[in-house]
Amino acid sequence: MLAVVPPPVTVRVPAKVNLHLAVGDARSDGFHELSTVFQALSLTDEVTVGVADTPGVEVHGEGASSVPTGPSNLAWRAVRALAEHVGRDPDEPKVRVVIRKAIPVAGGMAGGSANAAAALVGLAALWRLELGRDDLAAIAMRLGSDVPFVLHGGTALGTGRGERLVPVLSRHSFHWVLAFDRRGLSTAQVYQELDRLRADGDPPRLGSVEPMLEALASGDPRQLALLLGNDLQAAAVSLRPGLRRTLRAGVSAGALAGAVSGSGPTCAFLCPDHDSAVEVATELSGAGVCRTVRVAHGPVPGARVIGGDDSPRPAPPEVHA
Ligand SMILES: C[C@@](CO)(OP(=O)(O)O)[C@H](O)COP(=O)(O)OP(=O)(O)OC[C@H]1O[C@@H](n2ccc(N)nc2=O)[C@H](O)[C@@H]1O
Ligand SMILES: Nc1ncnc2c1ncn2[C@@H]1O[C@H](COP(=O)(O)OP(=O)(O)O)[C@@H](O)[C@H]1O
Repeated sequence: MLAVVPPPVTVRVPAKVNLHLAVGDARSDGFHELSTVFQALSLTDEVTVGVADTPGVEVHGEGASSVPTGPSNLAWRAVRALAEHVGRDPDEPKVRVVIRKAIPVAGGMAGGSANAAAALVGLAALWRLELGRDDLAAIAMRLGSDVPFVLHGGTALGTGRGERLVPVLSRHSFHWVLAFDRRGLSTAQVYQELDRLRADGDPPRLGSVEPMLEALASGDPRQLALLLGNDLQAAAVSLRPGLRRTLRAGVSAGALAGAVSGSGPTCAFLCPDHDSAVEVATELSGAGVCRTVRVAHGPVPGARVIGGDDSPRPAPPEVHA
């Protein structure tokens, strides 16, 4: 009898922005203790997982040429971790992973983490595993600090190294403009640069997260804009001084506020509504301060199966600089 080959599974997974990123001192394991508010955005990657004779990863789209396709690919590491978890041969998982990227690589928007989260959800569906979200979350946190959040989605408070999550009430949608830089930044180097800046002086640190949680519950983008903050921003700007100009240009173009997203170099600008976000994106793309501009909204759900290969794939609105 012929074995039935299950159809490939496609998963859509969001990028994230940190609305509040308070970084504590380095711990003995090298990670920094965080208090961060994540929001999942409508800028998404798609990851298809299918049974294959030639296992491996292929990557298409935004920044594809700088993403490894070997064993260090985060989606492939997720496939191996899940295979091991359920007792299948992690060296021969017999699956092919196709990644279509829209999230900038090494952009501070958790693109690699998103691909890992999507691969977990896709493979669990392909293999019809009886695993709950908690099982997947336990594997996710071993793959990277941001992986649990992009699996979860929405808006959440992250503590520990960012992997311990509590959902946060967020009323209404918020509208964002994202400015992609020409090259990425290494997350580890940005944390190191913050340690260096703190050893040399005492750069200001973010205060309590409570006012941010209140602003999210109110749903008022103007209140939220006053509170956007990121302790890694000074380090990202120190490594990439041109970001100062990008941040100024977004606010001059009409954004309520702007901040570096995570470890950067992507800059995220909060706008009052969708129409103003399109206007800000258009003006920013003409200012010559970044490579590409995108419009997005949040919060959106975490990694979700979207069906077979022929299901519709809305492209994110795009403005090229
Ligand atoms: C800065 C943040 C903010 O959400 O996001 P990105 O800007 O990378 O998207 C995260 O903390 C990044 O999370 P993620 O990209 O998953 O990092 P990991 O792979 O876990 O760690 C990469 C490196 O970053 C540093 N790191 C990461 C998390 C943390 N709490 N403290 C750290 O010092 C460590 O040097 C670690 O070796
Ligand atoms: N599937 C993947 N997608 C993107 N980057 C990946 C992937 N797998 C491994 N990487 C590597 O992970 C690093 C961090 O990428 P990414 O997660 O996009 O950035 P960030 O941590 O700034 O959000 C990059 O140097 C990239 O080469």
